[in-house]
Amino acid sequence: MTAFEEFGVIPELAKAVDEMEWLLPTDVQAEAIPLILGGGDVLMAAETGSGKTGAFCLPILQIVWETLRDIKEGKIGKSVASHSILPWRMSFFDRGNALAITPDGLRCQSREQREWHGCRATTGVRGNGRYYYEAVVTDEGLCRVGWSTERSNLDIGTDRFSFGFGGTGKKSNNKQFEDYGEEFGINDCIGCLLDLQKYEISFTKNGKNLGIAFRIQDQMKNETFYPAVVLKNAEMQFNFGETEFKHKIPDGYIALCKAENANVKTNPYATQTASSEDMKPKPNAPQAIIIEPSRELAEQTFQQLQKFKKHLKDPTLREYLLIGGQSSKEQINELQRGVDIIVSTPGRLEDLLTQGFVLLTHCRFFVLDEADGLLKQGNGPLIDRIHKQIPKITSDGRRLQMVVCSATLHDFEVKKMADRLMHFPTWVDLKGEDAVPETVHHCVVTVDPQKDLSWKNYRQHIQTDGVHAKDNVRPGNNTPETLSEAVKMLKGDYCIRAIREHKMDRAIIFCRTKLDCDNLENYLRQVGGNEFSCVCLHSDRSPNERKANLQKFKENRVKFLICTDVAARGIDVSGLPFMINITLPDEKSNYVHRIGRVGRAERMGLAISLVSTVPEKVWYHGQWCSSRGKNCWNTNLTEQKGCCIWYNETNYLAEIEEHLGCTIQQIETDFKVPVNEFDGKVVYGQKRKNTGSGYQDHVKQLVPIVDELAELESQAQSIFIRRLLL
Ligand SMILES: Nc1ncnc2c1ncn2[C@@H]1O[C@H](COP(=O)(O)OP(=O)(O)OP(=O)(O)O)[C@@H](O)[C@H]1O
Repeated sequence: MTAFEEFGVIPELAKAVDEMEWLLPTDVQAEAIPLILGGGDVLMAAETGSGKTGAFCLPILQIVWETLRDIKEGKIGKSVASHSILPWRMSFFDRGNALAITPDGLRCQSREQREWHGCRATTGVRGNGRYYYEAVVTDEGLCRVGWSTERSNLDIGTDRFSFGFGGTGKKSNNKQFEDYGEEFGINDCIGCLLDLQKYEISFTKNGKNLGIAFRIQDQMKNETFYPAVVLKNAEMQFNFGETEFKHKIPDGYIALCKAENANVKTNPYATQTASSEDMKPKPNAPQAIIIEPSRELAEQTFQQLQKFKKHLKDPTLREYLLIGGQSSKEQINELQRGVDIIVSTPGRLEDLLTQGFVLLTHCRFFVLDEADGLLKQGNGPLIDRIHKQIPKITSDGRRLQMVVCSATLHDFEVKKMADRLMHFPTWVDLKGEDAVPETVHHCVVTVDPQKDLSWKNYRQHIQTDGVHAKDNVRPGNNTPETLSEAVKMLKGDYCIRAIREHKMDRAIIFCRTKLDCDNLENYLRQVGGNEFSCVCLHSDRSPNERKANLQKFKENRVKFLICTDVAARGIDVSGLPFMINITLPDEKSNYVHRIGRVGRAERMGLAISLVSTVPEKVWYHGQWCSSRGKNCWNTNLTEQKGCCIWYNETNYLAEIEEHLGCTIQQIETDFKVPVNEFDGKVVYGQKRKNTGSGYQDHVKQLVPIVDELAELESQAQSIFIRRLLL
């Protein structure tokens, strides 16, 4: 058995994982996989590069594939067929949308805390019999149970047509709540009695008869009465008599399931969709939707799914990448051919949902990867809209599961969204607030144009962004504009110094704007040619170019990837040793994501940030900029309706340090990283020598601890035996 199988992963997936040389689950995988397999909603906050993608892809693939297999083998169809032969169940269809029912139809649960959600049985009785069923409270919460007619709403006891008995010791009909019997709660068994000879309804609690609760009015005597329940954050288990009751049936009553056929009626709302055909998803109705904030990330997650599913044969599981920048016609055709898991960017998904080309009827996993990033992009309302359209319980009675993850999940907006949409989520949060992996060495180099005057003598320098084109900038005048321009020139030079000092042959370089990326790309090519081979990744490049550039970098065909924050999150380049921040991000969580491109999968990485000591005047094209930056030369500040701001990196650095609770190490402009600082054994891009990560290393590391535990156990047992003998 592989380590992954021990966490509940099926052998087909475990084999694929093993072939990828993932011998042990990472911490976040070990926590999250069983939770997701167990049906829970999960908020996964773990540092960059810790394997979150696998933590949600593996269990989702497993459940989706097992469902497909059950459909194929007719198991799901069969359970529905038998459902119609055994009529006494709580109905999957005549119920509130936040109420879940187990596949056997005998346990109802609602985790909604603010509203009541109710459900009626598939079958009811009329005529002149006397009937009994039991309902046991199986979890804390509020519940009301009893009898309801077809004319009643699902909130029993709140209209004239239903009769309920609640845990607070009240009976209710037509919104009249009156004291009755006694309170009940977890583990109590409520017997519900319907006497259609005397037209009376009564209840028992743990076998004790609580007396007549209601007398049924004459005008309702021809109605059919169905078992019914309404729950608020509670759970109840039903027994209609197919298994032994907990308590003796009161004299003169019979179990509901023994009702004479002539007196039994099927609930018209319970059968409308209960055919095995409905259990089969339409081809364009996926079981899982994974939303990613960028095309690149969507593509990466999609590729990971493909690798994992390698040994999942028969039935074939179909994953589909649905991203912008591609022909929707082709996408629609592909969707019609059939899809089980969609990995998507938000905009294109919503487009196709609105037009009905993606159906959400069978969606049981809703995953938001890099959730804080998605919300910061303004996708909150879109996520709410999509979530609203997904049935909260699937046609086979399973509850929608939501998985939300990021390395920086501790964000107020994420918490608000989780409160709104998620169902008792479990936090998998191994290190608390945003943490930087131990494998990332991050440091800053200050760029001080008043101290380092080399910019005054540059013969060749990087093309700057043109913000100061109309300013009187020249060496010697020391105006804020001149110093700002000098910083931009110095940063180009420092980037080259960093590359040379660390003999970087692979690095990701972050710039603030697309223009800065283009300028740096030109500069590196100009200075180094092949020595500094590089490509750009930002939103002004065509989707095809973006894809090709990332691929070139991943395949080591170019040394440097120059990008905006579009690549800050999630992009996984195996064993990437170096990362340079030409400018710090103004959003502190993006610092964590950017530096997290290195130090992944236990490989060591070095992240260097250039931080200016003086303010830099930079482009800031807001909504007001009609050209959105293209050919815009409005260098006024935003407060004067312009497109520039003064960017104060020293402040941003302080904010980042406060957020991370540490002082980031400063190194000199020679870019030398003190070897003793990082134990001198580190080779960036490689695993640390002194830590084992394979299964065998892990076992070796555990041996002394297990020995000590065994010794302690034997001591404890000896003490126990000695005491026993005394
Ligand atoms: N159990 C494992 N054993 C070995 N390598 C693993 C394991 N799980 C994941 N990896 C590798 O670790 C790297 C990072 O994984 P992944 O991209 O899922 O990280 P992440 O937590 O999503 O990071 P980010 O927050 O940056 O998105 C990948 O290259 C992946 O192949």
